[in-house]
Amino acid sequence: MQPEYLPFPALLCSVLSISRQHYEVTLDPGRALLSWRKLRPRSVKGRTRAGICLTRVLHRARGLAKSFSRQITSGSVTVPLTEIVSVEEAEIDGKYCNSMKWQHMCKPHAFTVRYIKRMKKHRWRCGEVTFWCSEEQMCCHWLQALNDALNQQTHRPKHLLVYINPYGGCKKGKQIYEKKVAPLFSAAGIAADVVVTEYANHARDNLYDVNLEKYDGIVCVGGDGMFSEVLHGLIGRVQKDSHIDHNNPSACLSRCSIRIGIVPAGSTDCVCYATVGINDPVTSALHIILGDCQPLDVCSIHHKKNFLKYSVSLLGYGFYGDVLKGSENNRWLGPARYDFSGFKTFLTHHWYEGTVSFQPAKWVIGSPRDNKPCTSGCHVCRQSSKQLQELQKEQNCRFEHSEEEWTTIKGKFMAINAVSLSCACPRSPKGLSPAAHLADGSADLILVRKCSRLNFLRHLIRHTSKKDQFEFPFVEVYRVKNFQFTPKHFEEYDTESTDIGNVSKKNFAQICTDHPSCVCSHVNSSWNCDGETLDQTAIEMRVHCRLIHLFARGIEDAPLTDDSNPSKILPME
Ligand SMILES: Nc1ncnc2c1ncn2[C@@H]1O[C@H](COP(=O)(O)OP(=O)(O)OP(=O)(O)O)[C@@H](O)[C@H]1O
Ligand SMILES: CCCCCCCCCCCCC/C=C/[C@@H](O)[C@H](CO)NC(=O)CCCCC
Ligand SMILES: [Ca+2]
Repeated sequence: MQPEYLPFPALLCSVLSISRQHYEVTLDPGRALLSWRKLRPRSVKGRTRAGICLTRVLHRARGLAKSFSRQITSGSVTVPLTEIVSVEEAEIDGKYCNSMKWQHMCKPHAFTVRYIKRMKKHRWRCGEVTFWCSEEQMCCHWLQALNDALNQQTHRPKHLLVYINPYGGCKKGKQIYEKKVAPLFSAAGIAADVVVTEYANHARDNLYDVNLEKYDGIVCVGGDGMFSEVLHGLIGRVQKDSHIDHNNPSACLSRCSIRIGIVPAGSTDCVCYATVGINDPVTSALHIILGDCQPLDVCSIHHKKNFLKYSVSLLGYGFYGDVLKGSENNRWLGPARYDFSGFKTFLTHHWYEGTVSFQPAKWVIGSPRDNKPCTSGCHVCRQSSKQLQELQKEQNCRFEHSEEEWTTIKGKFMAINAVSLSCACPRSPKGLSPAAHLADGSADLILVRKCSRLNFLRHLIRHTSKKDQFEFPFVEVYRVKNFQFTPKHFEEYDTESTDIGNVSKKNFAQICTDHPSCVCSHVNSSWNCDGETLDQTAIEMRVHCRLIHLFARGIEDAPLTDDSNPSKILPME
């Protein structure tokens, strides 16, 4: 039996069954929606078999479009086609058939649709519904129509290159990928070439050689450090291919169009958390499958004319630099190494002297304390980056340090943090700068001046609550396009010498003579760049607007509550 069509083309509407109940199922490719709603038993007059399209039903179906604007109506479910994960012929096992007393359907024909179910706190899960048809032809027709609709979503990846760090976080990267991610990829028809890394920087180096044209995306399974490796490999590769010298701090870097997916399996997972809203491998896998795309700002860090690193999360001197240094010998503790070192660093309560100079990001329409966090499809990011693009067109992509005013601040700091995204993570769900934007071309520069231990604790504690962590006289925050930092005890010796090691030794020797009571290693802190220590303390940083793209969509606002979850309304198999 052929399913019938409504007068307007391509709308498919049939009566199918879900768990022995009749449903009116509609595929509306025009509106890109699949919906199903329960039929009252008496509306299926005299006929009980699934797959019968009644004229009365079709008349009623014409009115369906009106209810499409609502995501879920009582007893009905509507799923956007963009949120369908996979469609496949259902595997009906004999036992199930018998137990469900469906023997009268001599040969059951069914297909299963998996789709995104929103849970609490931005977590996504896969909902599953099996539609039963009375005839093979109808089942084939539905499968064909749904697969055609999915194939039209050309932004979905088909072939991925996956790097797994088996030692990140709790050392469960491989297990997480195999158990939670690979089955979803395979159900969604995604082919994956998997590389389990054998040493640090394996993924980075591999990205310089690999044929990227083969892939629609790169996935890294690990933490921020592993993501940073992939980021360096990809940005480095793209600059090399476009003959751009990354040692030039003013270079206009080439954007990377291939997307990166992060399956969180690290200790902080800040990049994943701040771009998805949660560090959950299944949620990340689902964002990858749907082919989400989130542009992301990247900061480049140089010492004089030498490229040091890129950063996307935290570039922190003082407190976070010391926490990282202190954690390095305790890697065996896994994620707890940061808490242990954080506590120790807090107790030692060091401050550091130096000079910070920066240029404000004048094009941005937001500000760090406007209480407007970056959300999915962010208007602030869109508008700000557009304005920046216009500005760059005028300047012909030149990056002139001297053109605009620099603000210079000399002082004693507990911490200097530059973040180009909020840095939300499980330890701090709103992050170091809750209103920082993922793709506005700016970074928030947070200066925490020397203060009492108690005040510093009050500031830190605010990272774990909804209160404003900048509301202290010793904390300042600026939205910047770049900044430079020179530690006080570097200035006099920061010559053109190429032998940095000698400069540093000379530097510390001088300091110790000047301040016999001080301990050398405490004069300067070090920079924590996305979880890695930089070799240099005197640095300059610059934001590159939307340099990379992630398989993410930013943090969605107002997630649906559990009550509106389709699984609660529908009887699922
Ligand atoms: N096979 C490997 N052996 C040793 N180190 C590796 C290997 N693969 C990757 N690495 C390195 O391990 C470091 C830490 O990895 P990762 O970021 O995954 O975990 P983490 O440090 O526990 O988490 P986070 O960065 O979120 O705090 C990275 O800098 C990465 O370069
Ligand atoms: C009394 C309670 C006070 C609690 C205060 C908690 C404040 C936590 C803010 C956390 C900000 C993390 C920023 C992200 C940094 C990552 O690039 C980096 C690599 O993964 N992680 C760390 O450096 C790890 C940094 C860990 C810091 C503890
Ligand atoms: Ca930004």
